[in-house]
Amino acid sequence: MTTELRVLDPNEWDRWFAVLDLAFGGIHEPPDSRALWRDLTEFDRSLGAWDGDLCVGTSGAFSFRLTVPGGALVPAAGVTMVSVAGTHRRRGILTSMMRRQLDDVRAAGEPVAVLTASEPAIYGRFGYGAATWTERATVDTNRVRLSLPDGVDGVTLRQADLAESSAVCEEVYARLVPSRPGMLARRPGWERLPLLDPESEREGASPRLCVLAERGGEVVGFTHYAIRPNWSFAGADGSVVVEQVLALDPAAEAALWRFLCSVDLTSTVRIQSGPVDGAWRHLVSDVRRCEPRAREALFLRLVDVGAALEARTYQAPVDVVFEVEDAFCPWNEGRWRVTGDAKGATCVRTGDAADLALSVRELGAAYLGGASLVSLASAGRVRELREGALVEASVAFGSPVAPWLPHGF
Ligand SMILES: CC(=O)SCCNC(=O)CCNC(=O)[C@H](O)C(C)(C)COP(=O)(O)OP(=O)(O)OC[C@H]1O[C@@H](n2cnc3c(N)ncnc32)[C@H](O)[C@@H]1OP(=O)(O)O
Repeated sequence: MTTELRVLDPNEWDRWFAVLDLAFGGIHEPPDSRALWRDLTEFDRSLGAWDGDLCVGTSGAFSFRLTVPGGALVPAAGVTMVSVAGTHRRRGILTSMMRRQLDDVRAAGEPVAVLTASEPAIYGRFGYGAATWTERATVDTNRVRLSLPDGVDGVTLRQADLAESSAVCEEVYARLVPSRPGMLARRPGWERLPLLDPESEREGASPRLCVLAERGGEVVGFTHYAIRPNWSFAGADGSVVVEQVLALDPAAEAALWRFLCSVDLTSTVRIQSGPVDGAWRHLVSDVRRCEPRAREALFLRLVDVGAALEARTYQAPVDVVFEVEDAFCPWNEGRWRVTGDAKGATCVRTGDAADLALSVRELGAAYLGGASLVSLASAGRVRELREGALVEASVAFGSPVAPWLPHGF
């Protein structure tokens, strides 16, 4: 095959993006969404696969900073816009793009790469592990009651225009970034992302709405949501579709949930995406009736095992030697000693005997604290070579806050 990989020329973006559009079903992105993705495209980090004059493959990367346990922001390549033309699939084009991209990420000095996958089966072979989880739930507000913490009545709610409130919502988002592993510091331009609200994705719901939570004139939280009206012979039976609830303190969070659960003419609150440790679980009287269900969300790959493991802190003192297998990025292979605690860590190559053996994919799954090493070991994905090392490392790698990313990219 004569496919050539080359860095994207801005003049070729339309043809390049058309391949991506088609690979995702050929429902063209609306103009504002297209314009945003074009503006956000980092051309020097985007690759096209070309068969003569024909673009047959696309991939890109955003220069992100990712929160890791302990609160540090680590440079991370946000892998995106991956597609291969249907006429050229299963000939190794994706593999060649991943090869080139991971070499480039390494050269750029980014210790990790992250992505949200269209299908979870694609990226494990390239060393990505499922590192964060996202939760959905449906609250039957006719049956489920909320028990609210003190201070809720001190929070004022205000309906706000989505675009006009963008800056204050971004401020809330930015203040929350260090507090939750998996969140990404948004660079200029990304504030337009929450404003994208294509009609094709609304499924009968209203345009996206915004309510701000304020205390003493300061915005302390917000929700982005929509109303999906429904009328039957028996009356109103609408839903509140919750895109996001982000708040700086428990009273603000509870005030927003109280609002969402009491919108007139609705009887259901559909939570579209939240962390698996979301506050709402403890506010509701009957969590089982809300049928929470989780799935993997952000996949993470350690591109530089040493730098990545040094960048985070550890829940408990740890001194453990990993034997890492990494066929796709062999520079990571071998034994690494991680020594650290809640203040900091070192991670160096060692000739000492290994305590735990695993592949880089499992290390990626455990890196933000989203999957425990004990749990991965129970599936045979981590092998304990020194008794006691598994629990020691598993506790240390945990995170008191479940990793989560409130948006895709
Ligand atoms: C971060 C993001 O942007 S995620 C978006 C990914 N893109 C899409 O889902 C759009 C629709 N799909 C596509 O464009 C393509 O099918 C791709 C990009 C998923 C795969 O591209 P291809 O060039 O066909 O992949 P390639 O030939 O390199 O396959 C490599 C291996 O992955 C496997 N593979 C590829 N796609 C899939 C898949 N969807 N599910 C399971 N395995 C897959 C192949 O079978 C092959 O396995 P092997 O090494 O054991 O033979």
